[in-house]
Amino acid sequence: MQWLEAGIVFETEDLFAQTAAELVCNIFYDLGLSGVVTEDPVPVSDHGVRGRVIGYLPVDEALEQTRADLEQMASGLSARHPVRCTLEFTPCDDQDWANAWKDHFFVQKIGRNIVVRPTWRDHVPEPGEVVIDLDPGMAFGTGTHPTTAMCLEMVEKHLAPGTAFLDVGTGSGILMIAAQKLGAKTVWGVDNDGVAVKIAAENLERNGIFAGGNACRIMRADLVTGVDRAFDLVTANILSEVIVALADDVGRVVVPGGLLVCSGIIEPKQAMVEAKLTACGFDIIERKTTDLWVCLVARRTP
Ligand SMILES: C[S@@+](CC[C@H](N)C(=O)[O-])C[C@H]1O[C@@H](n2cnc3c(N)ncnc32)[C@H](O)[C@@H]1O
Repeated sequence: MQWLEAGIVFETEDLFAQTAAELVCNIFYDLGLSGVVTEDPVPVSDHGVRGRVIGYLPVDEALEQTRADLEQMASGLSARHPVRCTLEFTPCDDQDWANAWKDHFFVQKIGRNIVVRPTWRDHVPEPGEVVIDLDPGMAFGTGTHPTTAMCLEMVEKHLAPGTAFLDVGTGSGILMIAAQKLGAKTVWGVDNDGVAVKIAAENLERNGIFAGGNACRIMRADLVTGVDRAFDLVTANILSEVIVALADDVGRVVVPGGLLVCSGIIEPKQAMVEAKLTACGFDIIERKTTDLWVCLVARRTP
């Protein structure tokens, strides 16, 4: 398959560098990409920095529209913020793509004890570490995105051993693997993308977890339509609008008093998501924000 490497080079003031990098990353995520490569901003003047974020666009019939949307979103960002964006495009093939993003994905420690190890990196575990071996391929969920990292932290904090866990929109399966290794007795995952379901199953297997029976199941379905039981802890790291749509039905799959962890929410949409969850019988018990992303923990009223 052919890919177009799309780089957004941004220049801004050093104090705004992190926010600018997040805003540029969000352009790619809003276009539906599941991962980006970020290069750390470097100084170019007394207070000026230059950074670059790269995304890989599949060369297909949607490419021209995606490229136009990218250009429009980058100029919109420059109009609203003190960030100057320049776009550069380089064609590349599958081989380049595979190596390019793998070069930027390292072993990461998340939360108290979770370690995400890309399958092509070595890691000698420390005592007590919960190591997730992962090759995310085309699926979302490497742990590098703040929303995944916050969900992992909340799963580590709130999952009680021996309980039941469901991940809605499981992507690479990273949260399912974390939950199982942290002691969940039942681990289910759903995704509406067939590629994600296949990659999640492969990642579960490389961590010694086999999907198939009632203890571990992975389904291709829209949200919780095919889920016929309730869980103690449910995660949904999807976009705000999708969480709002999920809220109407999610109470059915969370036990009374059980928890729902939601992320993928950007700050301007936090109030909308909180209001909907509250209206659907949940109390917000914890909020965490990283960069511009929000993670909510909500308890289903008993
Ligand atoms: C942001 S990724 C999260 C992946 C992983 N759970 C994590 O936290 O990194 C969102 C996932 O939700 C899936 N998704 C989006 N809409 C969905 C829907 N309506 N039903 C099921 N899955 C959905 C996407 O295919 C994608 O894999």
